[in-house]
Amino acid sequence: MPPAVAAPAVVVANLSKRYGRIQALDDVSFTVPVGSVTALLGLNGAGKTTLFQILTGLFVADAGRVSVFGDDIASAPVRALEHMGIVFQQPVLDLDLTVGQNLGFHAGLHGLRRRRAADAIAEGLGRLRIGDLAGKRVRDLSGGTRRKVELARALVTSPRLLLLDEPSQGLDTRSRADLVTDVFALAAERGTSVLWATHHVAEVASADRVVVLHRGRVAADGTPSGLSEAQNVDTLEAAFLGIARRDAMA
Ligand SMILES: Nc1ncnc2c1ncn2[C@@H]1O[C@H](COP(=O)(O)OP(=O)(O)OP(=O)(O)O)[C@@H](O)[C@H]1O
Repeated sequence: MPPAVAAPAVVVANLSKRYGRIQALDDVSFTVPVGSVTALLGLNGAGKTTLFQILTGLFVADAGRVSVFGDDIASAPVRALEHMGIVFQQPVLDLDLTVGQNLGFHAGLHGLRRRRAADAIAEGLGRLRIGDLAGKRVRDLSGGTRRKVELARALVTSPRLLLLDEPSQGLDTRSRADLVTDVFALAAERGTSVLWATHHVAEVASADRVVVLHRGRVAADGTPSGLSEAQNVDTLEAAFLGIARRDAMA
């Protein structure tokens, strides 16, 4: 018998979603290999958030399917969601609670026992160099530090898959660079699979794979160097703009 092949971290197969007349996703298919950092690059309105809403079970697709480590989001949502840590585009922290209370609440929702939750929270905050902020109210933190707390929150459950929906929204250059360093280090050290939606190409220039979403369709899928070579340009940024321009004229 051939050896069992591990399921990819994410399989998106022929996914479509329409809002009235707007076709937000149109037959979208791609995979996120286990242990990879996969970027989902798209300009405003490309369909990234819609895709994340389906991936996280908030919206139901009109057609197609999504599985996470082999668990189908429609038929086995609890198991599929258990694998994920999510940083949403919009902040989800309670500003009037402390960092520790926010993370503790999240751990409780996921059924972590007190001891394990305390260890996971300390580990996550320490990894992001904000271990001394557990007792601080979120309202008193800078935007960059709040985003670190959002990331630490997503890590509390030790997810095998990290979903990042434009996580650097509103951050300055330094905070954005810190976020990029932290996520890539995490993926390398823990083997965490990452799907990172953004329109800031520089953030994901070192990604293992890049899926370009344009007007709800997959316009390109490959390695950063493969995409640049195919477009006959030197950088991922130039390749992305070339693909977006080409598809806008099609
Ligand atoms: N709830 C909704 N009702 C109607 N149209 C919507 C809704 N949500 C998104 N859309 C439309 O669907 C398309 C895809 O939007 P979506 O927010 O998924 O893209 P995006 O790539 O995340 O964009 P951005 O980078 O601006 O957040 C856009 O044309 C948008 O206007």
